[in-house]
Amino acid sequence: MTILLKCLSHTPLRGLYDPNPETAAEVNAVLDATKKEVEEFDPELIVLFAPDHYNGLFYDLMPPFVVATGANSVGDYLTPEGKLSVPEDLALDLVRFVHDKDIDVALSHRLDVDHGCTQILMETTGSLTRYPVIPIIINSVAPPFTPYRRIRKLGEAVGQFIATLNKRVLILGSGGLSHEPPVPLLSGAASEVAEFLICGRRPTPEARAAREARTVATAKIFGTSTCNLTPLNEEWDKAFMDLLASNELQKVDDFEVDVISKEAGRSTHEVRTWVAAFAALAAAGEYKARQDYYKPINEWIAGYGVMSAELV
Ligand SMILES: O=C(O)CCc1cccc(O)c1O
Ligand SMILES: [Fe+2]
Repeated sequence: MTILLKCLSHTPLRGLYDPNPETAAEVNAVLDATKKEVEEFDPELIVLFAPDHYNGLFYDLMPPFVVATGANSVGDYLTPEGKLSVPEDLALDLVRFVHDKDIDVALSHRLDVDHGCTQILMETTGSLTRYPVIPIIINSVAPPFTPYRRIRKLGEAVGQFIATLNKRVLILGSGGLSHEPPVPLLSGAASEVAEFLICGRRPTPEARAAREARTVATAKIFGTSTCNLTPLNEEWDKAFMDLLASNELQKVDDFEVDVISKEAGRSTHEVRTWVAAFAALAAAGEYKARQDYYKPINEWIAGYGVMSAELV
């Protein structure tokens, strides 16, 4: 077994509303290098921890964790539509293994996935289908959330499964770091908004376009005094990346959901995917990590970071 880990922020605004050309070029260079590294590693399997943003999962049935044994990209923002190459039998083996380690996960044989899952696949592999991929969706956007210690345990169990495989495995974590995009909350929502959050699958093209236009409109004012969303938090992001790099993963057990939401923004919880990814790697052995990039980018509504890690 050989493992390569990559954790990347995602932002559907990349290509739709970009920062200054120097920053965009820096990120392009980091992502090009990441893709090259993945190509050289030549994974036989990708295990992808990702969030969903009310495209596949809604409050009519909102699971903490879902393993997809089949997945379909909805094609939101600039991502392509279509099936992912999910190895069904291996994904089922993973579900059985993880259950046996006392971690209950939901299962979907046909899960709709969004940019949270697909942007990182496109950026690191250039395609939705190039390599077999098992998506594991961690609820990071629709509160209430399971505690961070459960995410660490989930990652640990998945890592123990990976360690039983005689394969080169790429572990991906997608999302974060600090950010608060204009995603509605169910609590206190107007009735049409609540209806969408509970059961808004497969919106009309017009509804999707309106949602994407709202995100771009917010990006144009994000970080200014006219925007009432929680600003990016560079200090929080750096401390989080330092925690991951210094092999102190168990410290996430003290993370408090509401405190993080207030300090760094409600969607910062997408870092749960990074916690799971690093916990999976740590379960396979001692690791060394590298921070490839970080910049708070208001135009993208993202504390934008990239980290890599491998076993020592
Ligand atoms: O849910 C949506 O439509 C917008 C999501 C979104 C916006 C900005 C940065 C992100 O990382 C992100 O996920
Ligand atoms: Fe997101």
